Amino acid sequence: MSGPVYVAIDTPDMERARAIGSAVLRHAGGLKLGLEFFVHNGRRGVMEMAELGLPIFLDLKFHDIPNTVAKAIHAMSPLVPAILTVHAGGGRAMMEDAKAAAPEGTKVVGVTVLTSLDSDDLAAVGCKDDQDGQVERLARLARESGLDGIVCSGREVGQVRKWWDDGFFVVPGVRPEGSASADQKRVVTPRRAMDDGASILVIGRPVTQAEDPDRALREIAATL
Ligand SMILES: O=C(O)c1cc(=O)[nH]c(=O)n1[C@@H]1O[C@H](COP(=O)(O)O)[C@@H](O)[C@H]1O
Repeated sequence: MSGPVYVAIDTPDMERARAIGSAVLRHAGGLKLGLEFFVHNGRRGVMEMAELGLPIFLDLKFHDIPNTVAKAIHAMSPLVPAILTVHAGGGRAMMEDAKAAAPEGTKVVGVTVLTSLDSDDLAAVGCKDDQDGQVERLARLARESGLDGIVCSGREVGQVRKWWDDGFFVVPGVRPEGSASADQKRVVTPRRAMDDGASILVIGRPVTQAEDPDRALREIAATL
């Protein structure tokens, strides 16, 4: 294991997941398994990926009433992921109960504003703040609720790092110069995200869809 990049293994196909995981083994900091992978492959799939030996970030973005989220986290506890996610918009009680239900050694981080959203999208769901204001609000709530950190874009991580020294900040939506943003709207380069205070980066398609994923990862690492 090395470096701050968690590779997002966004595929339902176990064979492909294993192949990408094996390819990036030497230069990834960990593997991120999300809904697409989990819905198809479940706990058994997560355990199989963990056998590759890298830390696992289990990104199921829980967002429900406190009891349901706590029970779901309790049920996934035997997997002991290095990191798991809840939506900070689920509120204080949900985040407090999520943290209390998580195993020791698992970092619980709160997703603030998805990197696929911009100010217009926030306005459309009734949010009066822009993304900076909303990330700030949810980051403070996450900290007060006892979470280990947040997920935000590289555009906001610097502002939160200023007042949350020991926070664990996950930054997805990062793109090397010249690579396609696809559905991501608040994008920065890996270098900028790290310089501004990211703890880890989550990178999917720029690595997983490259002809040589390990090489793509090494090229990103060389910019950091
Ligand atoms: O929680 C996440 O990991 C996450 C939060 C967020 O705001 N935006 C975001 O893109 N992600 C995840 O980060 C990964 C980004 O993938 P790429 O856009 O392919 O690099 C995906 O697995 C997303 O689920």
